[in-house]
This record gives sequence, C-alpha cells and structure tokens, in this order.
Amino acid sequence: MPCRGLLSVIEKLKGSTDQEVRIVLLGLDNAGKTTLLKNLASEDVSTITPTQGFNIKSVASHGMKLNVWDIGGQRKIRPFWKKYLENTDLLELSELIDEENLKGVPVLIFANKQDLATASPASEIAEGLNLHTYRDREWQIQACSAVSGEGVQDGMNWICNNIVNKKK
Ligand SMILES: Nc1nc2c(ncn2[C@@H]2O[C@H](COP(=O)(O)OP(=O)(O)OP(=O)(O)O)[C@@H](O)[C@H]2O)c(=O)[nH]1
Ligand SMILES: [Mg+2]
Repeated sequence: MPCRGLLSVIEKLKGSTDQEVRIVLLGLDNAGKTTLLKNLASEDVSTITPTQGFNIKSVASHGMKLNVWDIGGQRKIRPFWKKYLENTDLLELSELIDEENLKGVPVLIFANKQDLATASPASEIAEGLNLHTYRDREWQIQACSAVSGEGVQDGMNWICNNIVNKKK
C-alpha cells in the first residue's frame, strides 16, 4: 500500500522503532489458536496439526510489532502455560483473570468457528464466562472464523486500540 510505505519511510526518518507488544493466545485444544495465528500471518491454514509446544509469529499492525504466542492447549501441555506467563500458576481463564501480575491486562475472547452451524453464539459464551463481571480490565468478545478470517482483523484492531489507549 503506497500510503503505508510512505508512513514507514517517515517513521524511519523520525528514527522511531516499532513498539513491541506480546500477545498470548490461550484456549483449549482444537479451539483454533494455530489456525488464527496462521490466518493473521496470511499463511495456509489447511494443514495444521495439534501444537505440541508453542509457535510465535510477529505481525506488524497499527505501527506496532505484535509478537503473538500460540501455546498448545492439550491437557498434558496446559501445566506449561504458566511458564509463558511469568510464573503465573493458572489452568483456567477464571484463574488468569484473578492473577495479580496480569491485573489490568486487556482480554479479548475470540468466539471461533462461527462458520459452523453448531458454534455457540458469542453472547452465550460471554454469559458462560461471566465476562460482565470483569471490572478492572477492558474485555471484548469477538465472533470469528479462523478458517475464513472473518472477524479476526476486527479482534486484532480491538487489541491494538486497547494497547494504544493504555499507553496514553
Ligand atoms: N470450521 C472451522 N474449523 C476451524 C476453525 N478454526 C480452526 N478450525 C479447525 O479446528 C481444528 C483445530 O485447529 P487448531 O488451530 O489446530 O487448534 P489449536 O487451538 O491450535 O489446538 P492445539 O494446538 O491442540 O491447542 C483444525 O482442524 C482446524 O482446521 C474455524 O474457524 N472454523
Ligand atoms: Mg495449536
């Protein structure tokens, strides 16, 4: 995009380096985390196998460098989540939300697989997760399909806007 090209030249002239942000994707196995990550990186999503460890991809967005961590969700791997979250000892979203050192961190829930007729609607998931009770952090639920890409960019826009707002 010519505009973006010009912007990056100006940024380089100003000597500004992209702000780096870490985003951790957590969810049960088979939720579609790796598919979402690959979709974000515009990679082929047709041959994805369960993640045994983790994947990291960097995506440029909103003048920031987003380092997105995708951690395997299988039961045997879940105990390792805490290793990626700086000594956080958690196994469920509710525990993550209560963690002292993750206080104030914005949370985006992707209600994935909306292309399937059997997918629960985002509103039902929000209710099930008691999202309306979150008081000291920004949260958002975003319906999406990691396979078609629908809703994925909207979710990332929300994340980027919230990071920008928090840094102001
Ligand atoms: N129909 C549909 N299938 C999806 C979607 N996202 C992922 N899948 C499928 O769901 C299966 C699991 O996707 P993965 O991306 O491997 O899931 P994961 O959350 O990374 O799983 P783990 O690595 O085991 O934690 C794959 O067969 C995907 O093709 C979606 O939005 N719609
Ligand atoms: Mg995976």
